[in-house]
Amino acid sequence: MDITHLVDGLNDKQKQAITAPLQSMLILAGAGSGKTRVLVHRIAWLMQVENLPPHSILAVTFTNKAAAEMRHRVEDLLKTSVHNMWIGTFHGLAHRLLRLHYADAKLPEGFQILDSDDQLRLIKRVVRALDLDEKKWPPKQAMWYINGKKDEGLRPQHIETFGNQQEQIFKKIYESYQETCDRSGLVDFAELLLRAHELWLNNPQLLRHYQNRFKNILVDEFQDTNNIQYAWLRMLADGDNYIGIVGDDDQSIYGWRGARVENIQQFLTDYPDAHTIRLEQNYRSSGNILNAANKVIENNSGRLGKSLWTESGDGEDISLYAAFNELDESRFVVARIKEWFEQGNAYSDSAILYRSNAQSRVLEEALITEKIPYRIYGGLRFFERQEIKDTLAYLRLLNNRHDDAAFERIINTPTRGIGEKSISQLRQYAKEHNTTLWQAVEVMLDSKLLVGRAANTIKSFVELIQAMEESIEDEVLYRQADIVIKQSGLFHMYQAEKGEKAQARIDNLEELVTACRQFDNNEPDMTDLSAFLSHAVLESGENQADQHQDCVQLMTLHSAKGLEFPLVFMVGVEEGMFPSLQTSEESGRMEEERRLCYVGMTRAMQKLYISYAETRRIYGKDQYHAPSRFIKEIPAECVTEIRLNNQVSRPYNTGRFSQEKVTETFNETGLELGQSVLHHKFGPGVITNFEGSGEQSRVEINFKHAGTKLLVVAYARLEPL
Ligand SMILES: Nc1ncnc2c1ncn2[C@@H]1O[C@H](COP(=O)(O)OP(=O)(O)OP(=O)(O)O)[C@@H](O)[C@H]1O
Ligand SMILES: [Mg+2]
Repeated sequence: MDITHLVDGLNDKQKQAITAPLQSMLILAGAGSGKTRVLVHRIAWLMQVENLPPHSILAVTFTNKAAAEMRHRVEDLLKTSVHNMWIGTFHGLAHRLLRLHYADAKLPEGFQILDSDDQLRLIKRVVRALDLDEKKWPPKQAMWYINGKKDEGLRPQHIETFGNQQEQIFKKIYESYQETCDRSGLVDFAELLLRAHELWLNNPQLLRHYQNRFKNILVDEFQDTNNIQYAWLRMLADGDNYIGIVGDDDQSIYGWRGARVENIQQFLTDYPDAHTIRLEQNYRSSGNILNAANKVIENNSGRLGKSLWTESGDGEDISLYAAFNELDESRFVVARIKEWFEQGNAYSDSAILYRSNAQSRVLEEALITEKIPYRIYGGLRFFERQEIKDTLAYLRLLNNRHDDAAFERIINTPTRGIGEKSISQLRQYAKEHNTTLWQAVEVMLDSKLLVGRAANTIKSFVELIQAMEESIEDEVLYRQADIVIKQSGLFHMYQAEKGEKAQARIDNLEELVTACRQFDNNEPDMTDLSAFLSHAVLESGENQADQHQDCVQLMTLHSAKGLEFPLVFMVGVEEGMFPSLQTSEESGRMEEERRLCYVGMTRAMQKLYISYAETRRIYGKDQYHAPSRFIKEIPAECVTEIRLNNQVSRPYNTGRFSQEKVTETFNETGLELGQSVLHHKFGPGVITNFEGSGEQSRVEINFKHAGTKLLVVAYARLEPL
């Protein structure tokens, strides 16, 4: 039996972990040290050398994609299929267990999973059925409460409210929601974990069966497990079997969702015989990148402490780009990607990482302009996001009352008590009389085909649209968007939801206003609103590269965990963006943001660009941000600062890096930032930005009377003033 390929080329520590006798262990190591790789090889070793059959191994990963990749890599090493090995996420594995033992778990055979949107809708119904005021008891908050309790393993009867009224009401909602779920055979995500835990708790024989079956349990990204997940593992790995966990305390980035990095220490207490192995050689990143990341993370306290080194040379410096604004930043990033591609590299070897989803919009537009294929990893493209589509639907209906799709989308969003029954009456009428839904509304209201409450609610919807039309009539495009977002109630609705996801939605709505402000209408025969709506439709759907196409990868820093790319851009590295505005020192969130920065930097293999914008337009307003504190934590010798020619003075110049390290590039237009120019149609203005290169060069000009416009230099016929 040839087993050399299982350890070939690996270092001693890695080999030690892979070839260890059957035992529990902890592999604690920094980013890029081969933790995931060791885990894969360990599985192959267990099968080939220890003769464990595939069904006796359980492997837990953080995403479904990571699970698929792990299976694939094990099969590659063993040259055989391991389809009956359990490899999956905690949720995936819990689901599998519950399907197999639905009766013991007290679930009906055909139980269904509720995704978070469905869950929220159900909670809303419950809140209403309990006669509670939705404003006072926002369903979204109730959802966070319920999921939080489930993650802690708590059922309503375990919750002690100590006379706290708020807690009592949330508890009541939890109770009533759970009854509804149980009656209808519905299981939400948090319930999957809790049920799977209770399944074993209440069925010791079944637990014993699985303890005997799974001789070895292996867990990747252990630092981001929460209470119930650890409790579940702890129960399973409490027999004549072993558990190996792999993690990095410096990469714990889901504390805001209940993950507990303390579980690593807890593990050492619970498994005193576990062997700890530290891997210290990094194989992913070049020296400068690694040193910089190490230095940044050193600013955190209470670390378990690791030192990482690499054999590969220093490599290229990290490039730091101080962009004039977010448009300049995207233009810069896209130009670098273009160069990279032209040098014979693949687009898919490059990634752009940002703190929040709303930041993708400007980048997407810059990529589309340059016809570069891209994919948003683990999320929707900007114009496909729910809140954006909601707002666009209002704008579409205002633009054209006969847009039935838009009508259907918003007739009851935010909820205004228009029931499904009334809507289907409208549909029926429209179908029979061959009219649009809006026409159906008008006729049915006029001829009293709708009466009572239904008539009233629909009438107030019509009035809302009419009022909005009046409000936006003489306004510029971005004000129109702003008014619609507010007057429709969408802003308020998302604001009331609370939580990280709701905040992302608000960010996106604000970004939509910015998009309108930057929009340049090149269709003289169309109003700005119609032109913008067409632009939005064209930008959604069409350009998303398919799975196999070579394309640039866009994602949040959170979704980049575990991945690696030769070329990485971290954008928007500014105070208020990253660390984000909501971060405070006290709550420990700042340290979590710093870990996120460490995760981001250590995704880069060959080249890392970090950029920040001195002004950033947020909700149509220019905001001035200082460079992130994380930039200042990077040692100067690892960084080269890149500047534009003709750059006007920089209010927030970091002043960190020596002048010799500044390279100069760009700008062949002969124009300068800050220069005053005259346009034959728009009059006088000041140049605020450049975009693109060669024939495509464009300038952003802030005109005295005509607002901000983006113009192609070749056609703009600008006269210097
Ligand atoms: N001994 C080795 N020789 C060469 N390359 C290696 C070796 N060990 C790991 N690698 C490579 O280094 C890179 C990082 O490995 P891996 O993804 O397993 O690290 P990790 O510790 O899991 O990182 P993260 O903390 O980001 O999840 C991968 O490309 C992997 O193939
Ligand atoms: Mg890994």
